[in-house]
Amino acid sequence: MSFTRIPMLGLFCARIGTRHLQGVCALTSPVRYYNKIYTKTGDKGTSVTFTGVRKPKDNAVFKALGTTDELSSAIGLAAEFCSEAGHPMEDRLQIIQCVLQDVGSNIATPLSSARNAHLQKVKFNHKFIHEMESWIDEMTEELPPLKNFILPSGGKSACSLHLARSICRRAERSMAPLVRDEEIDPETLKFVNRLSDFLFTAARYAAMKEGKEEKIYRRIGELPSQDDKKKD
Ligand SMILES: Nc1ncnc2c1ncn2[C@@H]1O[C@H](COP(=O)(O)OP(=O)(O)OP(=O)(O)O)[C@@H](O)[C@H]1O
Repeated sequence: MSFTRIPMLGLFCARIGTRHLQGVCALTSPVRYYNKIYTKTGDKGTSVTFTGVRKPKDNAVFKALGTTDELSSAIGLAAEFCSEAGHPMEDRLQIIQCVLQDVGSNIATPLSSARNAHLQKVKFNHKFIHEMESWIDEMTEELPPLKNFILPSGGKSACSLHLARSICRRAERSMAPLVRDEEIDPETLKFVNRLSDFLFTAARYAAMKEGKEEKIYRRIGELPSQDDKKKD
């Protein structure tokens, strides 16, 4: 494998994909080419931001970066389940993964150490949030109204979307301190907040399309007990 290797930025570019390679990395110099995926520079528990600042890996920046990465993986898995079940949701989920890469670029570029050249490369395009809202509205129109608290359920596509939704909320929590400290664009936080709504709606939509039952919350005393079941 051959990829663009940027000193100080680490493998972030290679890992976050071609959009970033074309955007951020192509204009960063000096550029060298390596064949190895590892540099060993992170072996002592620190890594670098796109702005070249070395921080511990448990710093808020890498926590948020890692959580958005985890979220994208969960969405990828959900997209596979959706595709197997024949839902036309795969393309949208892939677009969302691309936008998440842009969110990652923004997180990797803390404003306190960013120069103008960095900022231009990682500027977050918030217009996509409106498009995602229209996707939510479109699905909601087809869904039966929500009358009960739904448990994550309704088939593999739905459950994987619920899992992605819950990781999305963790990503939101991990990004909140960075927004509060004015280190990242607040629109990225708005995006992940809306994304959890999208994932919730998409989960319900997938369950409906597959004809799978969404389980609802009941107080423990209202559930049939094992003894009741035996009597039946
Ligand atoms: N544990 C982590 N969680 C989240 N983000 C990380 C983590 N480790 C590194 N990063 C970020 O992802 C980028 C790519 O990760 P990579 O594993 O290449 O970094 P590294 O550990 O510093 O270097 P190397 O793995 O080559 O020793 C880093 O430049 C950093 O921005």
